[in-house]
This record gives sequence, structure tokens and C-alpha cells, in this order.
Amino acid sequence: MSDPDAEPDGVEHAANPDVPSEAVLDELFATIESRKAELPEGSYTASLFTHEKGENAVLEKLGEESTETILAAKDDDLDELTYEGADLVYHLLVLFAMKDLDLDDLRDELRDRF
Ligand SMILES: N=c1c2ncn([C@@H]3O[C@H](COP(=O)(O)OP(=O)(O)OP(=O)(O)O)[C@@H](O)[C@H]3O)c2ncn1[C@@H]1O[C@H](COP(=O)(O)O)[C@@H](O)[C@H]1O
Repeated sequence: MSDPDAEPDGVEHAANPDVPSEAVLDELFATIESRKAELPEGSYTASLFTHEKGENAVLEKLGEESTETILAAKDDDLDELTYEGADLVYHLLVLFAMKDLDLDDLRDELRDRF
């Protein structure tokens, strides 16, 4: 999604060919931050920020997606591994936004390990 302020449809999200691959994570994180600020109706991301379980909602999803990622790897199902890995990264970024961390924190930590 190129416009973080675009109305969520809550169901489908068309792929946006205007976003270069190297900008995908930044674009996704900007969308997550926008959902956190605006809390629009119909947004799955917004629902994680307002969930009655609090942060446990996204923590539970991270647990589920981690398990699904591991099972896909054990099955050598590369399409499923890619799909579940994307779910895992998305929920990790929601957790980062929830904790007021951002992609630069992640990049800095990874770069410090070079
Ligand atoms: N990248 C994602 C993304 N990845 C996963 N999900 C949601 O995370 C949930 C995962 O739950 P489940 O694992 O139960 O669902 P599932 O993957 O269908 O089922 P499984 O086979 O994995 O069990 C689903 O509701 C997915 O829609 C995401 N929801 C949103 N985004 C991004 O966030 C943007 C804003 O979305 P909204 O907040 O909904 O407007 C979207 O345009 C996307 O770019």
C-alpha cells in the first residue's frame, strides 16, 4: 500500500507495483504507524492496537505465526514458508510500533552485528 492514509477495506489489499522491493518494509511500517495513529474502522492493524487483550493479542499472533513458520520449514513447503514468514514479520513490526520502536532500531541492531 503506497498511501498509509488510504481507507482500509478490511478484506483485500491490492499489490502496489509502485513500491520498489527495497522500500517495502518502510512502506509497511509507515502504514502500521498510520493505523496506530488513526485507528480506522475495518483495519486489522488498528484492531491489534485496540484489542481487549492488549499487547497479548499481537504476542499471541507472533506465537502462532512462529509455529506456522516452523511447520512450513519442516514440511519443506517454500511457498508456505514465505507466506507465514511474511505474517511473522508483519506482526513483529506491529509489536515494534506498539513499543515505540521503529525500523531504524532494527536496522541499527543488525548493522552493529556486521
Ligand atoms: N502485511 C499485512 C498482514 N499480514 C498478515 N495480516 C493479517 O494477519 C492475520 C493473520 O491471521 P491468521 O494467521 O489467523 O490468518 P491467515 O494467514 O489467513 O491464516 P493462517 O493460514 O496463517 O492460519 C490475517 O487477518 C491477515 O490479514 C496482515 N494485515 C495487514 N498487513 C499490511 O497492513 C496493511 C494495512 O492493513 P489493515 O490494517 O487491515 O488496513 C495492509 O495493506 C498490508 O500491507
